[in-house]
Amino acid sequence: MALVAHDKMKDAMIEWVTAHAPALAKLDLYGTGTTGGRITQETGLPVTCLKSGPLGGDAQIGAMIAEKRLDALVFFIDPLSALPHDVDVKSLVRLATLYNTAMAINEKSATLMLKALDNN
Ligand SMILES: O=C(CO)COP(=O)(O)O
Repeated sequence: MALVAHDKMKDAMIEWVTAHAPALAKLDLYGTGTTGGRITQETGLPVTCLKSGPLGGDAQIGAMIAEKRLDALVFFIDPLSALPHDVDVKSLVRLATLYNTAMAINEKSATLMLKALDNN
């Protein structure tokens, strides 16, 4: 599973990861640079950190989706800010749609998705 959060959503991501650490610990976790780094530092869960989102980390996750190396993506999108790298979000939504990859964009959908993965 890959984990990505916009800056204003990073605290919410840490909270969500902390609340679901036992289930997440069973998965191979990937994250964009800053998100993944914070998760590892603040929760102790091992995350393979890619480049920071704006520097290509989102594109690396897109490539994983295209190569079918990713089962699920949690992307906490900031709904209240104009996003300078909006195009990266659109690209991931497009690729997740194209390759039928599970993608959650808020806590509730991420929790439902994680429960489904945990039961498999
Ligand atoms: O910008 C992001 C997603 O578009 C997230 O990247 P970071 O985790 O490196 O901040």
